[in-house]
Amino acid sequence: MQVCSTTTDVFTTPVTLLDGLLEYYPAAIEQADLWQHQLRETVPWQQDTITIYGRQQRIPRLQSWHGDDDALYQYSGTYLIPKPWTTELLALKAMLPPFGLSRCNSVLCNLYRSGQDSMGWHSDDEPELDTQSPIVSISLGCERDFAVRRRGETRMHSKLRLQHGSVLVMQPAFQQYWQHSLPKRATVHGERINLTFRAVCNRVVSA
Ligand SMILES: O=C(O)CCC(=O)C(=O)O
Ligand SMILES: [Fe+2]
Repeated sequence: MQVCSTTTDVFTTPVTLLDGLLEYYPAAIEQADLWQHQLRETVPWQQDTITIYGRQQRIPRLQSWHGDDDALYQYSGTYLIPKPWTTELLALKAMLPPFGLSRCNSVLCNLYRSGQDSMGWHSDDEPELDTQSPIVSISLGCERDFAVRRRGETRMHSKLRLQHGSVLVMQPAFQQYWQHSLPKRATVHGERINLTFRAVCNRVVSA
């Protein structure tokens, strides 16, 4: 596992991007190495299957969905039933109100095993997401590019290097106008963990 340097600055001034739709705090999480190690050990990582154009495919990363019992979420054709909060995920969730997320009831954990793991273009605009709350994304481990493009366009607009211990706040309107992805990177050999904390409306969605 790559060891990255940690910082003691909890809040640095955020970098504001795309007219405030993204806020980036490069060094927001103290003891990032420790969090990365603990999450690697305690989250029940698994390689899930999604349905794309009617075909089942294994996703190119490991993931785990955690949250309150009623935080059901449909993600790329799969109903994710939340697993219970772990001690570490609850502790990280408690850090989120200063970033504007006070009603968080779920988190999607992703483990990119190397630069060969990735996430394709998408917006997190599922109807069950609370449109008043941002999504707060914590990155731990190897730096990866977060690519952004306008909805309806195929060309990448810009990219942001997400650092170890950083927090990226995605305002709701970001999902409305932009898509994002985590492209493969041949030069990255180490692991990265990403946690996206979300507010899901508490209702059961029928299949
Ligand atoms: O890994 C990342 O930084 C992005 C993850 C993401 O977009 C998602 O979980 O919806
Ligand atoms: Fe996303």
